[in-house]
Amino acid sequence: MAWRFTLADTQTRDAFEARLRAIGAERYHDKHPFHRLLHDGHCTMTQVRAWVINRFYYQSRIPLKDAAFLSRCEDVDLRRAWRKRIEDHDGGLEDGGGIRRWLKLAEAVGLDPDYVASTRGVLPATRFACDAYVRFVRDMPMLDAVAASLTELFAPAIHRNRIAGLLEHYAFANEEALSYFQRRLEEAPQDVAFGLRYVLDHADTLDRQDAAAAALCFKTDVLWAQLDALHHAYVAPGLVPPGAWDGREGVTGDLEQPAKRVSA
Ligand SMILES: O=C(O)c1cc(C(=O)O)c2c(n1)C(=O)C(=O)c1cc(C(=O)O)[nH]c1-2
Repeated sequence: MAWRFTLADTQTRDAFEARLRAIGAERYHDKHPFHRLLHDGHCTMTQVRAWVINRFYYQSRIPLKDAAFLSRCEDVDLRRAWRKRIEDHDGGLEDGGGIRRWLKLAEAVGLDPDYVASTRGVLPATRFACDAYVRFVRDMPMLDAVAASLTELFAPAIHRNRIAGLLEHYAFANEEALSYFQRRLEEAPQDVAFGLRYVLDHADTLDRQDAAAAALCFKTDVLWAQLDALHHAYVAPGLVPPGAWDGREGVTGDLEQPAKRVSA
């Protein structure tokens, strides 16, 4: 009667997928107040720049976590599928990839890209959260590592909202500045379709399903904690931790540049 035990204790594939999607509906960082401010045009340029500086750190850790994943992956088919993620972010010498596109955004908001790339001034909590993600992927079972990447199921919607919101509300926003997000709209669905299939195939016991769901929750925490830190330092109460960006270093554009488009 072992099959009975399995059926009773493991969610069906569809129910398990619905459980994963419900985690995003409840916990994804599109619901964070900082994102609402940003996308609705209520951020000052200092707040936009703080987001660009801190979020660069997340971007810069993504290829490191994918390299950590590959370094422990014995399956050649999985490695072949996964290595695209590093190529997407690093790109080739000529054209670069996502990291170079993020630095285009940095320039557009009036920041020296070398300052942003130096990662000086990144909030301590941003660093802790992103480094925790790299360690998680390095140390946890492969299933958990893949499941953690499934926040990308929810990313295309936030990227679309961001493109529309920034274009509508901010003078700096144009096609080149936002090319990072435009490109992610093509890249992320391929990654996440592969990742979701892998997780649904490999989470074949209730324990594994629970572990995969916990990994996805962990990742939503990694994202949420970064925005909490940003909000605390640069929105309210406005307590910038020692050593973090002071609102001036690396600024090349007009300090007073209005965040909002001035209507004619
Ligand atoms: O703008 C966003 O809200 C957002 C979220 C996420 C995410 O959900 O982790 C990623 C990205 N963007 C992104 O651009 C990206 O390359 C990316 C890679 C990964 C990952 O876990 O492997 N997440 C994300």
